[in-house]
Amino acid sequence: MFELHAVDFGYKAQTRAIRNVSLVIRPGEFLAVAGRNGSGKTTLTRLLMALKKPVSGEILFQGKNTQQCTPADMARHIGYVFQHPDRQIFRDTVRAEVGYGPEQLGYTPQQIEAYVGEALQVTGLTGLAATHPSTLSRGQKQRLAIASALSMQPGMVILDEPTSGQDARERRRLLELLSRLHSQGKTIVLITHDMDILAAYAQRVIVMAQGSKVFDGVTAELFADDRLQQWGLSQPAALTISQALSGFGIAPAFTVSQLIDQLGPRLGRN
Ligand SMILES: Nc1ncnc2c1ncn2[C@@H]1O[C@H](COP(=O)(O)OP(=O)(O)OP(=O)(O)O)[C@@H](O)[C@H]1O
Repeated sequence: MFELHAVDFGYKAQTRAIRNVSLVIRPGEFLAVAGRNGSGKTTLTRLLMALKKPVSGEILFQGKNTQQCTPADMARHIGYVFQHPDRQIFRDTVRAEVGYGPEQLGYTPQQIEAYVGEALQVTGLTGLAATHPSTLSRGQKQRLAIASALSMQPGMVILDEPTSGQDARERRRLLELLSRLHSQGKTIVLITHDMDILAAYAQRVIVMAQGSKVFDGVTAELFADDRLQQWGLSQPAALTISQALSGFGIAPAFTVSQLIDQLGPRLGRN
């Protein structure tokens, strides 16, 4: 889907926010992007959306160099959910907000109605369609931003820290939604600091440090890497607990459900 070749980018002439990054994003992947604050994660996704253009190197989207693409071209294929959903919400009702994207793309009124209805339904917002977005909770606003992205029928969704500031219930709901979208074939790129989310959902992880890609691999390899702390990351809680219980015959578990699967039978549960 995407190929990045030796991409460099700087907001200012002398400094580099992205340094020599090469990577491939394949259709249908669930890819997480992690790293310290300021390591270049958001900038990388802005480059994917053609909101910024490489200073050197190239980005190919479905074989086409994004130097020739506008953000509007990319929005036909990729839904982008910003870190602060408030900043991308500006219409008077939830339904109108979700309809904005497909209207801009020139879909027919029947198509718009169908796409908006489906996006509201998938995100659990149908009952709030006539509500003013300003009255929604943070989690609902985040789902509204996702619905607005989905109504444009993208093959890929990029989300920047979508679970930050949400309560446990909203967080779980959002992650179940992402999981469902992934199982329906959408490519998901998720920026997250949360190692439990990363362990449970991502198939592959990219770690950024000072603008460079310093790791690209599966989660099990990431958590076994000695440089984890150096990159500002930690193990998921389930792994720490399972390692502490290794003397009791518990194998390393990356997610809470893997840990429960091992502990359950020992505690007399199935
Ligand atoms: N609009 C901007 N103008 C100038 N410099 C910027 C701008 N946005 C980001 N930067 C700088 O680019 C570098 C990478 O920032 P970026 O926001 O991509 O990092 P990040 O990993 O997404 O951080 P966070 O986790 O805090 O969102 C940082 O040094 C940051 O200060």
